[in-house]
Amino acid sequence: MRSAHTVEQVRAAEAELMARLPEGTLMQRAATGLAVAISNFLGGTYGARVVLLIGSGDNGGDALYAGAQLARRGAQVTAVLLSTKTHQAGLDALKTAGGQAIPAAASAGVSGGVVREIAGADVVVDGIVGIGGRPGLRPEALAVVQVAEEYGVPIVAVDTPSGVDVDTGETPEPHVNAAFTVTFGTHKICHFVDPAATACGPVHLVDIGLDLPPAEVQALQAADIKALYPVPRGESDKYSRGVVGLMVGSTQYPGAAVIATAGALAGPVGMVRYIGPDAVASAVREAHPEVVGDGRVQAWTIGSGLGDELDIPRIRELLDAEEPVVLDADGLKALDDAGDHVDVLITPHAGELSRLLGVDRATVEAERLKYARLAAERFDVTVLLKGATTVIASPDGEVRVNTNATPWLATAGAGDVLAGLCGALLAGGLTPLDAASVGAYLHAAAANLASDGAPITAITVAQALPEATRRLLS
Ligand SMILES: NC(=O)C1=CN([C@@H]2O[C@H](COP(=O)(O)OP(=O)(O)OC[C@H]3O[C@@H](n4cnc5c(N)ncnc54)[C@H](O)[C@@H]3O)[C@@H](O)[C@H]2O)[C@@H](O)CC1
Ligand SMILES: Nc1ncnc2c1ncn2[C@@H]1O[C@H](COP(=O)(O)OP(=O)(O)O)[C@@H](O)[C@H]1O
Ligand SMILES: [K+]
Repeated sequence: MRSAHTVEQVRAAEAELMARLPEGTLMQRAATGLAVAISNFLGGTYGARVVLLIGSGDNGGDALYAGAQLARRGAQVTAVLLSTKTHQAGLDALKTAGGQAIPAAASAGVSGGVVREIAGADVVVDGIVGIGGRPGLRPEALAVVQVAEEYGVPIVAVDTPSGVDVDTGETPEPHVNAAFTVTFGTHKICHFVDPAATACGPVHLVDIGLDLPPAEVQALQAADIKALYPVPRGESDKYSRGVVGLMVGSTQYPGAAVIATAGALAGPVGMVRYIGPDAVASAVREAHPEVVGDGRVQAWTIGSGLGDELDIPRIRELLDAEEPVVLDADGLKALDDAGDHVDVLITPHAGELSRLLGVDRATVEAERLKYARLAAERFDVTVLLKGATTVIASPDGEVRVNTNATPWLATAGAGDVLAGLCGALLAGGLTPLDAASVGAYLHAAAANLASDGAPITAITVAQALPEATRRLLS
C-alpha cells in the first residue's frame, strides 16, 4: 500500500522525529536519497552538469546538500538562487564541495549566465518550494523553469513539483512539470491526484524514518488487491460465488451490453444475468453463450449504454433495494440524493460527475479530489471518478486512488468493461470501496497487458482480464 499524508501530518511527524535526532539528520537523509536518485537517472555523476533551482526554504536545503554530494562525486553543480534568503548551511556545503552559486535575475529577466548554465545542463533540480509552498511560481522562478522547458532539460522535483497544491493535487497556477519526483517520508496527495500527479512523473519515495498516522489517501498495490480478490474455495458453487445482473446496453448502443458482459464474465462470479431488449439480449448471448436471463442476483451493474431507454423508476427501485449496485453512464440520471445508497458504487468520468453536481467539466477536472468527495457525501454513494488516475471516494470519507493505468485505455467502451467487472466484484462479496479498488486496478492491469505500447479496444481489455487476474493471484 502506498499512503499519502497531508502537509500537516508530515510536519507533525517530522517535528516529533527531529526532536529525537541530532539537528540536520532528516535533511541529510533526504539529500542522500535525492542525490542517489539523480545519479541513477544520470547513469553516473562524473562530468555531469547539474543546475539547482534554489528557493528560500528547506526544500532548497535538500537540493543544496544533494548538489554537494553530487559535486563531491565529480558533477559540475551550479545553484541558481531565486531568493535573497537561502539555506546557508546547504549553500556552504555546496561551495565547500566545489559547486558554485549565482543569482537568478539580471535587471530584466533571467541573466545570460543562468540561461547558458541551464541550456547546457543534463538535469535541473527543482528545490524552489516543497510542502511549504503555495500554488504558483513567482515570476523569477517561472522564468528559469521556462528556460529549462525551452531547452528540453529534464527537471527533477525535490519532494513536490513547485507550484502545485500539495494537499489537493490541484494546479490552479503555473508549476513545474517534472521528469520525476523524489519525495521523503511518505507520499503527498499531489503525487496521487491529477492534475498534479501528472506533473510529478514517476515518484521515488525516500524513507527518512517518520512515524505517521493513518493516511488521508491510499493507493493499493498488487499485494493489497490480491488480498481482497474473492477466490473460490472447494465448497463454492456458481450461486455462492455470486450472480451479477446487468441492465446495460440498448437498441441504440447494443455494443455496450456485449462489452460490459465481457467485463462481468471476467470477474469472480459464478453467473451473469442480462436484462434488456430482446434484440440486445440475443447479441449478448451470441457473443457470450454463458449468459442467462432474469432471476435472483447478488449485485447489479446498471446504466452503461442505456441511452434514451432509461426506466428511471425501475432503476430507483433497484438502487433502494438490498443488493449493491454499480451505476454507470446514462444510469446516473436516476441518482437522487434522497434514498439510502451506501451500497451503490457510481462510476462517472469527469463529464458525468459535472452533470450530476451541476458544475462544469473543467472545474471537476481541476479539482478531482474535492468533487469525488463531495459527490460521495451528497449522494451517500461510493464514487469512482475515472481518468488517467482514478479517484475513489467512499461516503465515510475514505479515499483511494488508482495509478497504474495507461493512456491507451482511453478508448470507447473501456468504461463498460469496468462497470461490468465492478458489478461482478460486488456480487463476489466486496464492499463498494473494495470493488472499485480491485476493479480499477485489474482494469488498468489488463489494459497494460493488452496494449504493451500499442492501441487497444475495449473488448481486448476485457479479454486480457483473466490473464491480469492470473498474474495477480499467482
Ligand atoms: N521539515 C523537515 O524535517 C524536513 C523537510 N524537508 C524539506 O523541507 C521542505 C519544506 O521546507 P520549508 O518548510 O522550509 O518550506 P519550502 O522550502 O517548501 O518553502 C519555503 C518558503 O517558500 C516561500 N514560498 C511559499 N510559496 C512560494 C511560492 N509559490 N513561490 C516562492 N516562494 C514561496 C514561503 O515563504 C515558504 O515558507 C520539504 O518539502 C522537504 O523538501 C526534508 O529535508 C526532510 C526533512
Ligand atoms: N489518460 C488516461 N490514462 C489512463 N486511463 C484513462 C485515461 N483516460 C481515461 N482513462 C480510463 O479509460 C476508461 C474510459 O472510460 P469511459 O470514459 O467511461 O469510456 P466509455 O464511456 O467509452 O466506456 C476509464 O477506466 C478511465 O479511467
Ligand atoms: K520542489
